[in-house]
Amino acid sequence: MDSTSWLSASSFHANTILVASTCTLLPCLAYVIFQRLLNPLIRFPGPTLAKWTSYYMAYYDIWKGGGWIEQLQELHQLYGPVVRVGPNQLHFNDPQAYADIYSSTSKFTKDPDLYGLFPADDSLFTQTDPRKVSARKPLVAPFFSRQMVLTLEETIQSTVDTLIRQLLKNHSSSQAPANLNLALRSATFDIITTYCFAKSINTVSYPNFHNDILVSMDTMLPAISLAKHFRIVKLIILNTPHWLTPILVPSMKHAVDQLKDVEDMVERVMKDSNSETGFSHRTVFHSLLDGAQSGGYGARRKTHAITKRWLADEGAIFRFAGSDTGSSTCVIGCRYVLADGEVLGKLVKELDEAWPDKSVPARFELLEKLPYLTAVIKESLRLSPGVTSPLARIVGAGGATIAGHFVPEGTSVAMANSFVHLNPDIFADPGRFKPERWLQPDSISLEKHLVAFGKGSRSCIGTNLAWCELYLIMGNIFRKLDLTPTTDVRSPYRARDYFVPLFDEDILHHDSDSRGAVKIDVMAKKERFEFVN
Ligand code: HEM
Repeated sequence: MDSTSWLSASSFHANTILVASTCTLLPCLAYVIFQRLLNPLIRFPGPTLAKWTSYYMAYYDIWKGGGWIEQLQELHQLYGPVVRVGPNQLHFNDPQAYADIYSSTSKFTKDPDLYGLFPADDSLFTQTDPRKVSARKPLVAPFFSRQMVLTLEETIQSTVDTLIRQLLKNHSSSQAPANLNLALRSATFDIITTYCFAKSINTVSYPNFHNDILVSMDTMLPAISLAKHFRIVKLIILNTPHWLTPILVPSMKHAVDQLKDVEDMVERVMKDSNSETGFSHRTVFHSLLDGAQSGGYGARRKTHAITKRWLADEGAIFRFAGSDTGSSTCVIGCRYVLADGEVLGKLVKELDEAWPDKSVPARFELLEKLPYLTAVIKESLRLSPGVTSPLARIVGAGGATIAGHFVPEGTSVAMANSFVHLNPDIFADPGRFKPERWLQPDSISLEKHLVAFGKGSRSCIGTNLAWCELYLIMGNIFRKLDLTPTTDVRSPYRARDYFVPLFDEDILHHDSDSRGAVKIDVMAKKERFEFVN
């Protein structure tokens, strides 16, 4: 190479390097300037790293195994009631902020960065577009109305009966103690499956309540945190053929079978929505199609097509949203009731008196009138993390004032339910399980702060079903069984935040189970008025 061509080659390389570095550095510089000088969130305090990258949160979600909610508590202690927890995210710890963010008139929408992680893009739960939500909700809601719950109450009762029978048959004090957590998870899983799909998998009848479907669901939960920060995980989940997943991750086999089962059901119902052959009652899919075909949905609003994907996504979400949320409420409730002899005594007395003949099922409508049972359930909802994660919303056009702070349009804002439930200004001595707090003359003022089901236009659609199952499960357990804990029910417990809770096994003191347990010995309750010759 002569010297002229060498010079021109080297200056070409220098130019290329210059252009490449400029192309890389300029956007970085622009990002730095924006974050340091122009980002309107700059005035909100928070950890430096969180202002720069959402991987700050990822560290706690993934590396600290569902530890984000715990970190949020520390952050609020350090920085006060509003913390900038990400480049575009604020988290609040102020009851007024909760009211502002989740009010029914709020124009905030669900944050796609959070809800986009669920591999069910077509469900109501994951919808962020308000037009689609208002078209979809009237189709989903009737199946979970109070009237429908009362109509299908027997299907819930029959699972509760099986739960009680299994506990009595296999876990009396001479037998192995029951894992109450697994028992209740199986029950709520069966209830939602039978209620929605009119067929039971009967996991509650499995020996020791051990079944691979629940184990499979546990395997999936940490993937929620991964998918939240790395969308590729969701793409992999969605695009891996059903037959390949169990080969790659054997413990996922049963979760995949469940998804396939829902898809098969959808296909059958779509082929003939008038036929109920093979189902014990009309399923949620029949109900959705009835609504859609009567013109209330796509036909009128033309927002969305009636597809197999839509129905399958709704089905998958109902099962996810409607099982562990209820069981964690019951398991935490049972734990606290068993830990306090006075609470247990009052609850049992009320149930014995209101329901003298326990061989005849007590209806939901009777149980919901019992003040102490109701107070126990409210306290269980307050202290149990049914949904643990902060439910992120995007501030609408023009920005908004949240708890006195102006927050610009497009900001992601949230306040996790537990920050309301554990606020000492609302609930005195908030860590204590005290049903009596709901029975005072001024208790009505507390009701608006019970936010376990969320608030506003995107609050829980399964609330009626949830209340019914909570009454039937808690009522039947404490009316029919004498439970003796064989583990320390007063010890603290940790719930990892994977949107829904995953109880930490060590803290609940158990040995070999996959998830936290309250181990109990079970006895049939002796009748107080039993006459013995
Ligand atoms: C104790 C039990 C339950 C608790 C604590 C609970 C809690 C919640 C909460 C906090 C939300 C709001 C989530 C958000 O903003 O992203 C929610 C939404 C939802 N829940 Fe529940 N839930 C329970 C039971 C159920 C049941 C039994 C179903 C029945 C299928 C259900 C179905 C749903 C659905 C579909 C949504 C989404 C609603 C929407 O996006 O508009 N939940 N639930």
